[in-house]
Amino acid sequence: MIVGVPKEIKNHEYRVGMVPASVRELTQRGHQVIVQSQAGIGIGFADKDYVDAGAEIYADAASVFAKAEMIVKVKEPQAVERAMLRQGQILFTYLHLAPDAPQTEDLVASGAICIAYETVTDNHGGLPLLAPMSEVAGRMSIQAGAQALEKSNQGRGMLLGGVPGVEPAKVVVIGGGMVGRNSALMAVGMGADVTILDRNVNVLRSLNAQFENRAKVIYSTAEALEKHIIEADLVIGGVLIPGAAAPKLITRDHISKMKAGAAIVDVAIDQGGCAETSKATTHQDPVYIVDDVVHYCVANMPGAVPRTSTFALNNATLPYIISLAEKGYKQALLDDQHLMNGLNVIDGKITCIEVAEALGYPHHDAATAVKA
Ligand SMILES: NC(=O)C1=CN([C@@H]2O[C@H](COP(=O)(O)OP(=O)(O)OC[C@H]3O[C@@H](n4cnc5c(N)ncnc54)[C@H](O)[C@@H]3O)[C@@H](O)[C@H]2O)C=CC1
Ligand SMILES: CC(=O)C(=O)O
Ligand SMILES: [Mg+2]
Repeated sequence: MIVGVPKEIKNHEYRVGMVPASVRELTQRGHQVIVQSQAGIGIGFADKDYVDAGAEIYADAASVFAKAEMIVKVKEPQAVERAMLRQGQILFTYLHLAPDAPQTEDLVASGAICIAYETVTDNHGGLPLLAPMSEVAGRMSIQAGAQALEKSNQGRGMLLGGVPGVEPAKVVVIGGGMVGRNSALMAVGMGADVTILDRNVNVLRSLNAQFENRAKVIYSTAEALEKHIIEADLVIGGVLIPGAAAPKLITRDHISKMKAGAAIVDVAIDQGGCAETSKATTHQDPVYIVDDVVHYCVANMPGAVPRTSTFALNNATLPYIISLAEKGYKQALLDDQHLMNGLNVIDGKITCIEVAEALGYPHHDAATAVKA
């Protein structure tokens, strides 16, 4: 198969779909890998490193898209990239379609086979291609939140851990999955007063076993959410209903009742955000204020630590990239129901039910659509 790796073009996005070591795994198996010039420069890989791994370097994205049978990326394709997709071409990347009608429309129109990292599943009820970036974003959320609380960013002017004789900040983590657990780990480590809310009792048990008395673990009801959000200095939004738009658990009313200078880091922004007041921001201009509450809503947080993130992402994606290249998409998907769950759009049909429901498209059975 001819596998193409374009350079990412989202704001301050320095990750890359494949590191040279992953390229070598494909070229050793007889596949052709074409990489856009400078695609890996943000994480310290020169074109020569890719050439040494057996790749060919193409000057621009247009030639990579024109030649490749499968495009491997990190972030959802931007409008100019969507325009380069074609019927029958495989796109393997994060998509986050439910809150993104224009992207969905373009992918449907393209006729491409669009497999989303974030809806690929595993045997343990997890999301193995989302998990590594959620670990990164969860850990980063506390760094971002600590900065948002600084006075120069219009925050309350609080240190997360306080100092002897002065109370620490109250950090409220909504959603105790990959993001939430990693976020709580950092917040506890910095000495903050941490509360985690989730509505899955098994998740609550496991969080309690991990954090013991270093974090409060609370069942997430509307009442509990309101109480803890209003009392918080920093709220981390880490909820997810896989494939679906994020539930708006932080309402406009909660925001108006929060303390002036409190902060929200809405990690779930890539699925539309879990605060009614959230709108996506960029690393260049990450925060804005609503009702005196600082909002950080960067949809590609791991892009800021691209070296850590690219390696972590590639460790997870490589087996699937190899499977798609070796078997072709039909066999790879039909052989592996977990990869099939990643299929969101094929030949103009939406096969992810949450996306179809969120955006009012008919839903098609994935296996039937693949066999067609
Ligand atoms: N902004 C960014 O750069 C990044 C964003 N993300 C996003 O972060 C979000 C969370 O991802 P993960 O932690 O991997 O998901 P996860 O599936 O591991 O955890 C989500 C948790 O939310 C809980 N939840 C669902 N509804 C809830 C409710 N009403 N109240 C409280 N908890 C609730 C679930 O029980 C689950 O434990 C996703 O939208 C993901 O795409 C992930 C990585 C980077
Ligand atoms: C998951 C995601 O949105 C990211 O890593 O950018
Ligand atoms: Mg207020």
